Amino acid sequence: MEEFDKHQFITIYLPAPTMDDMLYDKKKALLCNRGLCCNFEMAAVGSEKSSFIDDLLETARILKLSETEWYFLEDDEKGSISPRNELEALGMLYSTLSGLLVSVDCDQEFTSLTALQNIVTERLKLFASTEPAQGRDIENCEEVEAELIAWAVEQGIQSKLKIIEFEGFGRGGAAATDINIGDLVLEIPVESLIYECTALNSSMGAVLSQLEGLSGESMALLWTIKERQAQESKFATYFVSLPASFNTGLSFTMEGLKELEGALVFEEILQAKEHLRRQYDALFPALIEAFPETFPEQVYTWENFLWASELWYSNGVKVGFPDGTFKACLIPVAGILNHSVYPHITHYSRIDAATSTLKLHAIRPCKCGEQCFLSYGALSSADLLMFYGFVLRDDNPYDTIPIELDVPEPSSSSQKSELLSRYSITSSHMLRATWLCKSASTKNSLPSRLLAALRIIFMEESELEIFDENPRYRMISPANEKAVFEALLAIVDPLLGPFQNLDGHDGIAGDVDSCTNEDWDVRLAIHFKDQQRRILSSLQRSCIKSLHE
Ligand SMILES: C[S@@+](CC[C@H](N)C(=O)[O-])C[C@H]1O[C@@H](n2cnc3c(N)ncnc32)[C@H](O)[C@@H]1O
Repeated sequence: MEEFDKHQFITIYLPAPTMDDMLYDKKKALLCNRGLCCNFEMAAVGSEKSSFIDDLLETARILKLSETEWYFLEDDEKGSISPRNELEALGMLYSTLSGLLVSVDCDQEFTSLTALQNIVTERLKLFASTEPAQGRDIENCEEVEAELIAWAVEQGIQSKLKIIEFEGFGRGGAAATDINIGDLVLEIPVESLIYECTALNSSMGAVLSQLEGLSGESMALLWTIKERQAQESKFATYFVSLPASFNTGLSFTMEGLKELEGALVFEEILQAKEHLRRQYDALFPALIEAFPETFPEQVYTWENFLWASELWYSNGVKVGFPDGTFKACLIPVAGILNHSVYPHITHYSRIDAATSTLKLHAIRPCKCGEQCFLSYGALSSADLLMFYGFVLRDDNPYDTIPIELDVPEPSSSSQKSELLSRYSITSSHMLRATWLCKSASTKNSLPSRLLAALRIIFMEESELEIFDENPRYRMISPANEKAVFEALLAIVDPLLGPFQNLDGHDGIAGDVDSCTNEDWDVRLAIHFKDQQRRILSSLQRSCIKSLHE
């Protein structure tokens, strides 16, 4: 170890935005406006570690922003931006500090960096859902699941998970031992993944490869339908472990759909069902007639096609391969992991070229016996309902409502055009529940980028000449403000319509308790509607309040 100089500084570099980042300019501007940089110097002795971590975290949050998070971020918001962002930012700090810890050669630096890392670890431990019923173990592993685990061991799959039934989640993965940050939770050899190469290397491969215009994903789907029936398949145990039916949006009955009538997701489900049917009709019976041995008629039924499509919808994951491509894969054992906004595993990442395995590491600790969650992505409730057939019990922080504004065409002479371009006003905007806004400076918790756009759109000629301030946090005139909130209300009211009870009250829509198991889609639709109504009602209240101020 080097001799220690008590005036020594430790430099910590966070990875600055790079040009290939779609948000490069926005992140640079935010860092600059907030007086933040990516290089930090900390006195090795005597510095206050917790506030130093706060400074690092503020930068890391900006570096990890997504487009949607950027849109909603207000100038005075300094804390956690979203669970996704916070976890990514803390993960960035943890891995940066881990990298430094292996390279320092001075005891004092090592001690200081370890103290910093311990604070990050504590914050990651605190990062958890407030959902009370999460991870309740109600039943031990059944025979089918025990066989899946034994099969996985034979395939060389390494796992720190056991399969358990969790109330409200179906089966899930529970930590078989205490899992710490950075631990390898699952390691799966590439040969145990199911993807286009699995299909191409099978006995169907020769036929599949000569079918023009068939995507790799479709090849894998067609292979799945047949392989599921093959008792001698290497994946037979995996297929036996899968549910006999999936309850995604594709399986919604007329009763379930009726509950969603008028909502955007209703159209999306109808379109997805029609698209899938068209896909099936384009392939069958043509393939059965052309290649009866490869595509037996009794196997390639619409029901089996639908089952396989729902399997890929709800279990398929994009994985990066060493050749730089991303391919949709089914991942035995990992497919048992349920989704959470507060996940333990966030990235499937890439196949490790050195080991030819897919490695899933924990980004936060998971105690032995607790449910280990995966993030399926920052998905809205509509996407969760459609592709996975569930909605979150708690509010979903990723529920946003896209809206389009009528922005005047640019004309070189107009002052309004000049203002629209100065403030980068576009027609695409978003709304979300007002309770997600933590800013004190926005008008009734509505997104200031949206308010700025509407304020400029509704500006009168006379106002254009006198107004010269950023309209995000400043009203232009009482008349303009009235026009803005009337326009917003005219957007929100029709969206709320399909979710409102006949009596117009805010309570639960419909009677969930009277639903049976067969009514899973009706129950799901009622929960979905209830959540959407709460979000839209919060926006409606905010507009009305603003109009009366
Ligand atoms: C990849 S599988 C996970 C394993 C699944 N629970 C099982 O029993 O096979 C995805 C499915 O799990 C269920 N699921 C995942 N996350 C959930 C959650 N947070 N709440 C309720 N159900 C969930 C949904 O049925 C979803 O379609």
